[in-house]
Amino acid sequence: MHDWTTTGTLALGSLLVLYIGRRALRSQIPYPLPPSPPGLPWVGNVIGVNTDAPWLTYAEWARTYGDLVCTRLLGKDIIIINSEKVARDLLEVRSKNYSDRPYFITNDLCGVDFNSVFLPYGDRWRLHRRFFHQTFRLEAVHRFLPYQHQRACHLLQRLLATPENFDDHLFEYTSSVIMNSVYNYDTTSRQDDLVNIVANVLTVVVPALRPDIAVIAGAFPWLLYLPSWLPGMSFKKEMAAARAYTKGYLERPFEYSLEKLNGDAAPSMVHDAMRQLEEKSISPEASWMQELKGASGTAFLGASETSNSVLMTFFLMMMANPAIQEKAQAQIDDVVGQDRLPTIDDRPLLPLIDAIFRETLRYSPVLPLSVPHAAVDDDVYAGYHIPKGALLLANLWSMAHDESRYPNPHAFIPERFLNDDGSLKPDTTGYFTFGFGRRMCVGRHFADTSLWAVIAKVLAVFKILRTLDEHGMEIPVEPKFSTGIAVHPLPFRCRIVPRREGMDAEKLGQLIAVSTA
Ligand code: HEM
Repeated sequence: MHDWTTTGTLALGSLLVLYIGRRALRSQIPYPLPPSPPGLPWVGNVIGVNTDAPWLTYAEWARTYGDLVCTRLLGKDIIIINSEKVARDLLEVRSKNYSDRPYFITNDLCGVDFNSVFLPYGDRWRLHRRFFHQTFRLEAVHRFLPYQHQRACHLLQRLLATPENFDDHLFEYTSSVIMNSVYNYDTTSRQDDLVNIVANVLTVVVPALRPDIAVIAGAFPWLLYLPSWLPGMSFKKEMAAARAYTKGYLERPFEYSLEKLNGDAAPSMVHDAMRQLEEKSISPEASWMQELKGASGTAFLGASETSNSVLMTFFLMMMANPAIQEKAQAQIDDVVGQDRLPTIDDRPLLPLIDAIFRETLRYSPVLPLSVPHAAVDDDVYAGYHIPKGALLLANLWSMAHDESRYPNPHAFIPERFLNDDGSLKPDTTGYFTFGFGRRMCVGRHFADTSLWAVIAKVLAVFKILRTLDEHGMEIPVEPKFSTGIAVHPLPFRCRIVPRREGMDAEKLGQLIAVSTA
């Protein structure tokens, strides 16, 4: 029988030696670590951290310790960045040193080692980034505007027919625009076979990627050799199921897109990459194809939950703030009229719509702590030592709720982004909520146009209202959000009713018919 006591003692012993060794090495660097709240040696400053929403604790720490705070978790140095300036100084100006990602063994165990988001800084990551850049850079995303328009119009029809299922309809929209731009796949409905395969990754694989297990297994890798029937080890079964699932998730849509490849195929990430090789008369190598498949599989993971969260937050905020909604609708009526739908060409004349979009991103950043970066080498910044291998967390939530920049930060006030004459102020919220430096979100331009299309069109056609109680009185709104790495509003209900009297499927069809992308 295995002697767990011996194993545990050996593991703790080796960690102690590592800890003492690292401290000795560190003492050779004549700069202190950034300030840190009191904590236990090696275990770190876990006590008192809000585990559901750690960004709130980190924002509190910033008040006492400043914009750069060091914490430690099971021997791992974690540097929290609480201001946009420090984030830019480190993650952008010194991006060569801070564009790595920490290694999480759970990504391998769940079969998502293809995920571009967590690739280490190196050639594989560069290739993935090239695939994304080719298709989703600012100058290329306009190719997807017609499809985004078509799907946003389809969303309006869905909202008119079954408004109570608005969350499903939004999911169908965000899934279809990303699947089209990656695989040239035209979804038929939420029940669509391929959409189902792809969408189930969010219920089978994403929950298995447990950050708590990633941290514990990173510190005690031998735990992974324990059998899954032991109490607390059932995550191994969930990870095995996730691993089995990702195979189909990667293969099926990719095969579909390869079958559809021909000279006049619509633009898509797979098509763009294959065409580039064709133009250079190079035949793709198996490893290259594997990376293209991985980058394509990443796109849905990167786009779906994030875009969906923004749209759900938008609906929630419109229901909670009817006066803002009416003001935006009045601007649309002034600029666009009521005989057609707003299009991207109207955007410069609709600053309030952009202000609402920015305030939605600011009010609840989808990834409050972004995605961790990692330091390639030791560095010194503002007199502090940032150790090699440290994990850097950009606290986007803290930046978005900086009172000196956004007074009354917990209120939804789109006007904060407008000058007195109603024009848009220069501001970087729409920038920093997508991260920093070389690892900044590659889908931000695509997200920008695809989400704007929905916000503008929905406001043009519908009122988003509070639900009523049994006496016909409006039920007050209490915005509540999930916890976790990606944050979204908790399920809520609202009433979605057409703004115009007598708007039915036929009239909406006519309105769509006269509107162009
Ligand atoms: C509102 C929607 C979105 C938000 C808020 C968002 C946010 C972010 C953030 C904060 C990061 C981490 C940046 C960093 O490490 O500094 C990121 C990375 C990434 N995003 Fe997005 N994203 C969105 C939409 C998308 C879309 C539509 C795609 C795909 C087309 C996408 C693909 C990616 C990828 C591949 C990365 C990893 C980049 C790398 O590590 O090099 N995202 N995103």
